[in-house]
Order: sequence, then structure tokens, then C-alpha cells
Amino acid sequence: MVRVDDYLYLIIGIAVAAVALLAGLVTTRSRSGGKRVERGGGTDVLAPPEPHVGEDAETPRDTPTRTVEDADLPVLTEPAAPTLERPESAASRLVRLRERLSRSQGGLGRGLLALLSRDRLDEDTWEDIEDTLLTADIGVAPTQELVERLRTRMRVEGAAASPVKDVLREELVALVDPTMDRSLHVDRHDGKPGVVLVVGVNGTGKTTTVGKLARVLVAEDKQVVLGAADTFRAAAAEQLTTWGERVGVPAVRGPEGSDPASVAYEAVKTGVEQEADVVLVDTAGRLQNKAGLMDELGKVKRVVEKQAPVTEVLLVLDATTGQNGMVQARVFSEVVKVTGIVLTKLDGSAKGGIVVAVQRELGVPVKLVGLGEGADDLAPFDPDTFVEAILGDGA
Ligand SMILES: Nc1nc2c(ncn2[C@@H]2O[C@H](COP(=O)(O)OP(=O)(O)OP(=O)(O)O)[C@@H](O)[C@H]2O)c(=O)[nH]1
Repeated sequence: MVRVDDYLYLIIGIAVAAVALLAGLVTTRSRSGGKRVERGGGTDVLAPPEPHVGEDAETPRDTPTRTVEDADLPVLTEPAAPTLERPESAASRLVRLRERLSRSQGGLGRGLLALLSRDRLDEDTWEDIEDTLLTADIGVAPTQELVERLRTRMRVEGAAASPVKDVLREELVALVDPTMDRSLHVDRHDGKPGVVLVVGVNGTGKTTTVGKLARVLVAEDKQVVLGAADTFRAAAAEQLTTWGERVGVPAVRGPEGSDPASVAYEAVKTGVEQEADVVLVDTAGRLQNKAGLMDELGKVKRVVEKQAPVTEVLLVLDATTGQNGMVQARVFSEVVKVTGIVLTKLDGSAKGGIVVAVQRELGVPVKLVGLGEGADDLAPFDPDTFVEAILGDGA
């Protein structure tokens, strides 16, 4: 005969087992690294494939982001609303970066001025001037041209010549070419956002440049969308998303190894839908071979243009790589129609002459220069400011 006590024990037993089962399920799920993780506010995020634990654990973000069940589709990561940074204005940025440019390029100007100010400008001195220019990576043809022009002016104008510094400034500005159009095509056109493809070899500062450029544009009150089409390096998308989050700019990204063209397409589609001013697309810059690069960038451009025309193709070059940078520039310009050059790491190189060399080689203007690792260390390139920095204050 079953007693009431037995029923009681049975019910308590079932309840204990149910609680244990439930607790077990919850623990298993949280350790499973499952793709969907609930965050505050009821939004979903795409969790990393391998969860980190202990000291490696990521600090949880309360970023309201969206995920898709199919991990092969690009994902739009909406930026966090609170504590947005205010990017530095163009004016204050220019004052600060001008000093940095003087620090890295001033040696060239001082060297040239010292040589040109000698009492006797003999052949040895002209050779030293030539060497100084070549060492600064100006390139052989522009160096010879500049030396020739300086020689002529010094000879013809003689004692009546303007101060040496003025002559040098005029000739250097002419060499850097103030007539080139350095404006960025980052505005809406025919009801579509501007589309900027940022290309270049990995490590040149491409992703950083896209992030910095987004800040420049946000400071100008533009609506920006980022496309993390560098799917080759896993961290690149994460890096770009973080850049966007800091200034309230959404980023479209795909999983590592996914088709860059599909991410770029989704990014531009998002830009069109959100009526953004401009979409900045970071591309993968594997220089495995020219044909591969051509296939990849060609496809990105073709696919993107189903949504909106590409208005700017910026090639990112690392100023510290000298001739290597020139080789890269040549390959990229053969693969895609580059419309502007971004010269990064100019703060870490005295070889600012690469500006002249690369413009001559490609016939494309340097539009932006990177002058540090800081978030606002990107400036528009201006020939007069550049030459002023070379020649020192008050040039
Ligand atoms: N000093 C200095 N460092 C820079 C500048 N621009 C970028 N960097 C640094 O260069 C390194 C490489 O930058 P990334 O943006 O990751 O390079 P990337 O070309 O995007 O490389 P992938 O993401 O692999 O394609 C980072 O440490 C940047 O902080 C610059 O103008 N000056």
C-alpha cells in the first residue's frame, strides 16, 4: 500500500531532479560557445566561435548588435549609443599634426638649406644636394629636375635672388604639385551614397586609415557606414567594428574567410537603405599575385556597383617602406583605378619625398597622410603645409 508520505517523497524527488536538470542545461549552454547569446536589452550578438575563459575572457560589451542565424551572411553591427567619442575638428588636428610633420621631415629642409647657403655652390655641393633628395625618396627624375631648376635659378638670379629658403620653398611646392585635385569624393550623388574602396597591402595601416577617415567624416557631420570586407584577417573586422562603435558608425562584417565582395555589397546596400553620405569599404590586400588581386578587387568593385558607383579608390601606402611601397603602388594601380593615395606612418619616416615619387609614378594625388597611431592622427595632404614642415617654422 502506498502511503501519503511516499507520495510526498516522490514529489520532492521529482522536483529536485527537475531543478538539477535545468541547472545542468543552463551551465552546458553557457559553456557551449553557442552562436546566440542573450544580452541586456534583448538584442542578439554574434558570439566568437571559441569562447575565452578566465583571464582571456573578453570584457562583456553591452553593444546592441544584431546577428543572423546563417553565419555566412554579412552582419550589420549597429554601434553602441552611449559614450560616443567626439572626433577632433579639422582645424585643431591640422595645427597638431603640422608640428609632427615638421619633426619627421624637418631634417630634409635643414640639410638642403645648409647646403644651398654655402658660399660656393660647387659640383660637390650640388652632388650633396642630389644625395640628400635621393635619400628622402624623392626619386631620381624629380631629384634631377629640382637640382636643375635650383642651379639655374641660383646662377641666373645670383645675388639678386630671393632668400635661399624662398627659392627652395617655391621649387619644392612646384614639385609636390599644388594643381592636383586632392578633394575626397565622399558625398551623396544621384540619391546614392559616395562609395570609397580602401585598398593596399596588409600592414600598411589600411584598417586604421578607414577608422580614422570615418572620424574625419563624422567630425564633418557626415553619415558613414563601414564595410569590413577584409575578411582575410579575422581581427580586421573586429578592429573596424570597434573604430565604428567609438563614433557611432555602423559596420557591416562577415565571418573570417567569407567572400569580401558579399560583405562590400551588403555594406553599400546598407548605406543606400540608411541614406548615408558615404560607405567606406576596407578590402583585403593580399598581394599573393596580380591575377588573384585583380580577381578579388575587380569582383568587389563590380558587385558594389550594382548598388552605387564607386566614387573613390584610396590606395594606402606605408611611407616607411620606401621602394617596396612604390612596387605595391604600381601593382595596385594596374589592377584598379586608384584615385587617391593615403601615405601612412609619415611620422616614423624622414623619407617624405615618397609623396613626390608616388604621385609622379601613378599620376594620382596624395590626398591624406597618417601621422601617428592616435585616432585623430590623419590629415588632409596640403602641399604648402607639407613644404612648410620640411623647411621649418616660419618658412
Ligand atoms: N606611427 C603610425 N602608425 C600607424 C599609422 N597608421 C597605421 N599605423 C599602425 O600600423 C599598424 C598596422 O595598421 P593596420 O590598420 O592594422 O594595418 P592594415 O593595413 O589594415 O592591416 P590589415 O588589417 O592586416 O589589412 C597598426 O599598429 C597601426 O596603429 C600612422 O600613420 N603612423
